[in-house]
Amino acid sequence: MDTMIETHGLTKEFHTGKKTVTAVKDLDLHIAQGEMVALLGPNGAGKSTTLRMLTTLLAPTAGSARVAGHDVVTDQRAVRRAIGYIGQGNSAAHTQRAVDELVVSGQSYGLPRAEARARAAELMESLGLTDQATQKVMTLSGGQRRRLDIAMGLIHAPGLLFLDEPSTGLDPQNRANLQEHILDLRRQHGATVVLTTHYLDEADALAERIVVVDNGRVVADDTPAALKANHAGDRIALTFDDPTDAARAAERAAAAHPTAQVAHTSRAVDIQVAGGSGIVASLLGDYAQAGVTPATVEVARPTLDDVFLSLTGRSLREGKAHTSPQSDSDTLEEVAA
Ligand SMILES: Nc1ncnc2c1ncn2[C@@H]1O[C@H](COP(=O)(O)OP(=O)(O)OP(=O)(O)O)[C@@H](O)[C@H]1O
Repeated sequence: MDTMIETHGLTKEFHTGKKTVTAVKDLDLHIAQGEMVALLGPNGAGKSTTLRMLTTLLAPTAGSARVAGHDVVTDQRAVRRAIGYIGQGNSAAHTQRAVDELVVSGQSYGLPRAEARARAAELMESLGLTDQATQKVMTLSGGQRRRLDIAMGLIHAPGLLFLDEPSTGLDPQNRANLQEHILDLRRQHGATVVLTTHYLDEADALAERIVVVDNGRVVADDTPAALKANHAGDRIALTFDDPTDAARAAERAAAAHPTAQVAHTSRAVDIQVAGGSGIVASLLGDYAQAGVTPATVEVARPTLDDVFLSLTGRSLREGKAHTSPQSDSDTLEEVAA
């Protein structure tokens, strides 16, 4: 498979006053044509900064990156022509009509006006925006606006699409619609897609490969299934009416499964162990023989949050509030102008 993105030691430092923040540290990334990859990590992990370097919006402090065969520092124009970028906001002129916004965007990528109009109509149709075509951008709902962002990123049918937090600000229904659109568009155009997210379900639903980032570094890089299999076990949750039973159940589980992580409170026992679903029957058999009686038993597959916890010792959900000081209104057009 052809290489779409390749980075070596890609690093970005920000200097604010006397403080230096290393947002991305020594990133080595290889993404092949047609891959669908999610950069997953908490707020401040360095996901947006990575995307902004790959899309030429930010110059790296060190290291190198080639995107669609072009160097992001020495060949910015070629990179920009080859990619679509959907940032965390856009700089759409709020008083423009949605369709005009799209056509102008297409023209800025070098499409002739007639082709830009045809492509805009096609995208608005496929993204459910036809009824909003002549509405001013400022009157669109958040979800419609986000879909217009997506259309703007796709107007020139890029072979490589970057999406920074594509679902942020969308309600669950629109989030599901957007995910469908991303999958559909990829199926139709066979594009390579790189997205950032801190929504675990989104990474799980969309990505074939997840690059887990924390503090500017890659801490894991694998398929969602392999990450879960290798970095977290199934979870067996038991409750008990009798606290003595809970204590004995925890003891017996730990003795029978030394690699399991066993936690217990007075009436609940939580066991995390690889292949947990396969050992439930024997565990319950052992409890029955020992006269230990659970009130309820639940078995759950590990989530990506369990993976993140096991890799970093922290939960993704503990992510600090969004504090990135960068502008949310960058677009490629803006920087290219
Ligand atoms: N322009 C900037 N100046 C100074 N520090 C910055 C700048 N942009 C980002 N940072 C810092 O770099 C680190 C990484 O930020 P980045 O926005 O890449 O994280 P992220 O993983 O995309 O987070 P989020 O999920 O909140 O978007 C953070 O500590 C952030 O505060």
